[in-house]
Amino acid sequence: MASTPFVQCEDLVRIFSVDGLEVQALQGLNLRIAEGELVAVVGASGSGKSTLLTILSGLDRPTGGTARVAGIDLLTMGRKERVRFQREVVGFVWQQTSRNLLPYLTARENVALPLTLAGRRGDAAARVDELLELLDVADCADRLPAQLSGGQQQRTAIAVAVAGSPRLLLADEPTGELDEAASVNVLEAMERVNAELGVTVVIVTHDPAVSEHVDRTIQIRDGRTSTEVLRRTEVDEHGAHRRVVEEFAVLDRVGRMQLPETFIDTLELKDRVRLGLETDHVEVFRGDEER
Ligand SMILES: Nc1ncnc2c1ncn2[C@@H]1O[C@H](COP(=O)(O)OP(=O)(O)OP(=O)(O)O)[C@@H](O)[C@H]1O
Repeated sequence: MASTPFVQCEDLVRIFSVDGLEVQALQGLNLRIAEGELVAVVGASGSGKSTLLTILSGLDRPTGGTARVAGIDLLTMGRKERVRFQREVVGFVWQQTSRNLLPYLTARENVALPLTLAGRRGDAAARVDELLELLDVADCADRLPAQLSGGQQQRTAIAVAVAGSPRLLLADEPTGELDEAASVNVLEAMERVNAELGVTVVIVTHDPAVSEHVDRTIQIRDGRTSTEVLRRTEVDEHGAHRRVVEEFAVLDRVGRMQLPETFIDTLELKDRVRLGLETDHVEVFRGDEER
């Protein structure tokens, strides 16, 4: 990965104060995403996924740490810069299908709106048709959102979100209200947008099935990135394609890391583990095992 990642969070902290009580939604989160990646952020309810996304979208400001997108410092950016950031750098798709589209405009008019607002009326028609085609909703172009299925609404919402050519597309549970078949269509649409428009995509979800559609799955636990699963395709010497799945963990600055839950469960690791240092790797044994 390049030395300055496209999305970079270091020790990111977000504390909410509610009635004098503090809630630590993010507790020192580390995250690096390269331009052009398609990434899923998964985690249980309350783990801090939405908080992270609202910070990356410029809607919320972190309490501490570092957060940068496309070289822009999200902690220090001023009001004007924030407006420009939201208009030009990021696009957003929400879980609630009704929140993404204006109900009294057709699908085509919804997609055209960001272009008209940006003063790009000239090339709008061709771009709108191209996006409706890419998102597989060209046949619904003249329908109102209420006349579309949930999946068609979400795919139209993706077209709206990328109409202004953002560099980063953020999606918060975009398949949360959809059945399995419609979810797959929406995730495939995300893959096309990523591959064909080159937009970096971050999908936040509690649904582990999303992992099948992305290059990298980042797991958040208690407001921290814990483990990552990287999927890539390798071609062997006979030209055969093979899916390779690798697990990674974030090692923080003081050397702490979190083992994947599956590793802990499989070996029944608990309380205390025994470590061994080898020349090129570290071994982890059950603490009660004899040497
Ligand atoms: N505006 C807020 N005020 C106070 N607490 C908040 C606020 N937003 C989030 N929190 C708290 O921060 C923590 C993380 O919330 P967040 O919504 O980021 O989690 P999540 O992983 O997206 O959960 P879900 O999958 O349920 O949406 C939770 O404990 C939540 O109650």
